[in-house]
Amino acid sequence: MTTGGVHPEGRDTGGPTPAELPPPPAPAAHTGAERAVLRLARPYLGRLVGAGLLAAATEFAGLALMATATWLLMSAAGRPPLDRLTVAIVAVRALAISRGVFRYTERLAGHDAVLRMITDVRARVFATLAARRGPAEQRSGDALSRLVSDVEAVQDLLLRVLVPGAAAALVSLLAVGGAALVSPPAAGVLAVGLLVAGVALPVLATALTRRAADEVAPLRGALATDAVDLTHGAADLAAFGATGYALRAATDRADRLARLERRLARTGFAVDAAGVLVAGLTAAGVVLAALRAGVDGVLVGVLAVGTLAAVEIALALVGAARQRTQLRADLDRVATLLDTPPAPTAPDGGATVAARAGHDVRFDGVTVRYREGAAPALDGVDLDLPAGRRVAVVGPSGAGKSTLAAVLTGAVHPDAGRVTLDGVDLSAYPAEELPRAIGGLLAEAYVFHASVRDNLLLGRPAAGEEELAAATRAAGLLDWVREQPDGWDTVVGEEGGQLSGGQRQRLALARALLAAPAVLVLDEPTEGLDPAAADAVLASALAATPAGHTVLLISHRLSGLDGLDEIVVLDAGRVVQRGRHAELMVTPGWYRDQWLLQAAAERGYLALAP
Ligand SMILES: Nc1ncnc2c1ncn2[C@@H]1O[C@H](COP(=O)(O)OP(=O)(O)OP(=O)(O)O)[C@@H](O)[C@H]1O
Repeated sequence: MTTGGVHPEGRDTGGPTPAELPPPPAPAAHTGAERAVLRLARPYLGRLVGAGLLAAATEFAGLALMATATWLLMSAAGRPPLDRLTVAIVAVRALAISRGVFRYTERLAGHDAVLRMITDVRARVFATLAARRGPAEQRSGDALSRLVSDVEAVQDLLLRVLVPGAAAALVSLLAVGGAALVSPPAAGVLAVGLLVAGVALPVLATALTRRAADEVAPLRGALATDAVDLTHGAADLAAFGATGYALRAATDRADRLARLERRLARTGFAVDAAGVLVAGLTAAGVVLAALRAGVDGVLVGVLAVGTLAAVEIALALVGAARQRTQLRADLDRVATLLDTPPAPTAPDGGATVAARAGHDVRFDGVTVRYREGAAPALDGVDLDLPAGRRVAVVGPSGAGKSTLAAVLTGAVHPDAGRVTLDGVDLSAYPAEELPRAIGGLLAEAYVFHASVRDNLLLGRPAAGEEELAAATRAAGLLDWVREQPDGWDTVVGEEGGQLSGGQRQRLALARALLAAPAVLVLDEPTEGLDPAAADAVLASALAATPAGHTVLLISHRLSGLDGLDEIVVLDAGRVVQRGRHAELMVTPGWYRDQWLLQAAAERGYLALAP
C-alpha cells in the first residue's frame, strides 16, 4: 500500500505522505538527465536540426509578414503608384503561404524524429522495468506512469523546449540584425528588450516554479500507485475497514497536486503579463530611439510592429523554460531508468533449444541476491536435472524455492554461478527460446479475463479438445468444466475472479500440463487444495507428465513426494539436505521433522472432517 497516512490505531498504512515525498533532486542531476536524453537523440540529430531550422523559418516568415504588411499599409496610405507596392503585395502573399507550409513541415519533421526516438526510449524503459527485481520498483501504477507520462516528458523536452527555444533564439538574432539595418540605436533597444523577454523572464519563471514543479511528478506517480492500490486492494481495504483512510490519503495527495498546479498556473499568468509589458515597453523604446535617430515615419511603424512580433517570439523562451522546469522531475525518473545497465540478454541469433524430447539442466554454485547487502536468496546452489529426472525442492518459507524456479525459467539472473541447459548457459538463449524447453506453473500464475479454453490454449495454442480434456482431467477440473452451461467457453472473470482459489490453481496447473515443456516447473501446484485433493492432483499431474520430461516440483506439502528421484531441502538459500523420501525419513533433520508434523496435522484434519 502506498496510500500514506496513519491508521486510527496508530498503524501506518504505508507509503509516503506528500510531506514525505523525496526532496527535489539537485540541479546538477537535472542537467545529467537532459544529457542522458540528448544522448539518445543523437541518431535523430539531423532530423531535429531540420525541424529547428523549419521552426525558425516559420517564426521568421511570421515576423517578416508583420513588418512587410505594416510597410504596405502605411505606404499605401500615401497613395503611391501601384508598381511601388507590387513587390510588397507579392511578398505578403508569399510569406503568409510559406509560414503555413513551414509550420506544417516543421511539425511533420519534428514529430517524425521525436516519435521514432520515443519508441526507442519506451522500449528501453520497458526493458529496464521488466528486468527490475526490487519490490519498490515493481508497483504497476508507478511503472505505468513512467512508461506513459514520464516518457512523454522526453518528447516535450525536444518538441516544446529545445526546438522552439533554438528557433526563438535564432529569429531574435535575425530581428536585431534587421533592425540594425534601419537604425542601430533602435536595434540596441530591441536587443535589450529581447534579452529581458528571452533570458531574464525565463530565468525568473524557472526560479519561481522550480520547487513546485519538482514536487508535481513524484506526486503524480504516487497518485497513479494509489489508483492501482484503491482498485486492486478495494476488497482488502473494505475488509479491514480502511477504505475511508486510504481514500482520504489519496484525496490529500490529489488536493496537494491541485494546489501545486494552481500555484504553477498563477505564476505562469504573472510572468505572461510581465512579458506583455516588456513587449509594450520595448516597442515604445524602439519607436523613441528611431524617431530620435530621424528614421522615416513608415519605417518607424515597421520597427514598432516588428518589435512587438519579435518580442512575442522571444517570449516563447519563457514557455520553453516553464515547460523545462515542469519536465525536470519526469526526466530524472526516465534518466534513472535509461542509466540502468540493461539486464544480460542473449544476443540475437544466440543458442537455440535442440528439438528433442529431453534436456539436461545443471545449477552450478548459483547465488542470487535481490538487494545489495541483503542475505542471498540462493547461496551457491548445485542441482543436477538430467532429462527425465523428477526433483522436489522443499524448505521453510523464504528458503529460496521460488527464486530457484525463477532462475530456471530465466526470469531472474544469477549473481554468481550459472545454470546450463544442455551444457549451454541459459543467458546464451534468446528470451523467446527458453520457454520452448522450460516452463510450467510459476508462483502466483495469472489467470486471464477470458474463457477456460483461451486460458488453457495459452499453454499450447494448437491443442485439440482431447488434449484440453486430458490436461484438465489431470488437474482435477474437467468435471467442473463439463458442469458449466458454457463448458470450455466459460469466462473466468478478471484475474480468475469468478473461480474459487482451488479452481484457479487447477486451471493454471492444467495450462502448465497442456504446455508440457520438456523441463516442467511446478511451483506449489496444489496450493489452496485440501489435503486429499492435493494428493490426488499431484499424483495425476505427475502421471500426466511424459516419462522423458524433467519435473522440478516446489512444494510446502511433503506428502506425495515418495515417488520422486530426489528431494532437495533448502534453508536460507542453501541446500541443507538431499536424497529420496525414504532416505530423508531415516535421517534426522528438517525434512523428517516437518513430514511428521504435517502428517500429524493432516491426520487431525481428516479426523475432524465430516
Ligand atoms: N522480488 C524480490 N525482491 C526482493 N526480495 C525477494 C524477492 N523475491 C524473493 N525475495 C526474498 O528472497 C528470499 C527467498 O524468497 P523465495 O520467494 O524464493 O522463497 P520461497 O522459499 O519460495 O518462499 P515461500 O515458500 O514463502 O514462497 C526471501 O527472503 C524473500 O524475501
